[in-house]
Amino acid sequence: MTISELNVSFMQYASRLRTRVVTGLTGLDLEVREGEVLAVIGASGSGKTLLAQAILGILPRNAQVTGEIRFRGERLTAVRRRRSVGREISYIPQSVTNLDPLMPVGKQVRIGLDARTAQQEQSRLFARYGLASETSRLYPFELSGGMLRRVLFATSVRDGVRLVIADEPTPGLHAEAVEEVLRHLRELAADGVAVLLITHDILSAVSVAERVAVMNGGRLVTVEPASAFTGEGDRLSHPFARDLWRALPQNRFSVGGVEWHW
Ligand SMILES: Nc1ncnc2c1ncn2[C@@H]1O[C@H](COP(=O)(O)OP(=O)(O)OP(=O)(O)O)[C@@H](O)[C@H]1O
Ligand code: NI
Repeated sequence: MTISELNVSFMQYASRLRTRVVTGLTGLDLEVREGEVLAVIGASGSGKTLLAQAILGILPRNAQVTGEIRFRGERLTAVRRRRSVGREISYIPQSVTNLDPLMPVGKQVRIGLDARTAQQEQSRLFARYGLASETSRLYPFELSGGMLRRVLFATSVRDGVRLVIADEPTPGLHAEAVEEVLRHLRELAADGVAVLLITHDILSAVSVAERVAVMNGGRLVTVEPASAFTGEGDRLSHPFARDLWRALPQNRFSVGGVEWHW
């Protein structure tokens, strides 16, 4: 998927007679290649979720978009999106509240599947994401955070998927469950899927991605190879990325300039 010159702005009513334009994303160019995990990091409000929403065509109603998004050689138009989202393009939302609290999880995984093969496909997905078959009958409130995350994967990732967008899939999970989510994303990439991982967690980003895109104030500041986030960050090409890296508590460097909200 290739994004060129993507701009998102919002019309807001400043008063009864005046509107003003609030900028969301500015001049964003980005490519996510098949077979790679590309992580997008940046402080709260830097535009990460807007990027995901723009690709998926689910921006807030007051948003105005310009620019071009191409997916597998074709322009990602509204028509193409209707065909692709939920099939070739899958979205793993940030919140498990996207699951229906009143429906057993197995039934939720079968939504959108061909009725004749749904049961079989569900078994395959449950096996892939390490869910016991008994789990099928349970309701979301009966599952742990890590299990819910696996169910979200099973409901989002379908056969034939080419692009996966995961928006903050790990907050609130303990270390082992985080590892598991990252491992699933890596496996998808190994299967040739393009994976876009949005996260606050720079260490997760660096551990799972080939490349790390750094956003600030609605702009893409730099795209760095994950391997450059090492030592004192001398291999990072952009000073903003270097400052972020050095500001991590683990790295114990004192820096000025960048304020990083976790
Ligand atoms: N409907 C809207 N109207 C006006 N501004 C909006 C709207 N939706 C988002 N914004 C603004 O766009 C900016 C980027 O928001 P976005 O949700 O992409 O941030 P983010 O990087 O995902 O942050 P977080 O890490 O907290 O999820 C924010 O400043 C936000 O206030
Ligand atoms: Ni967000």
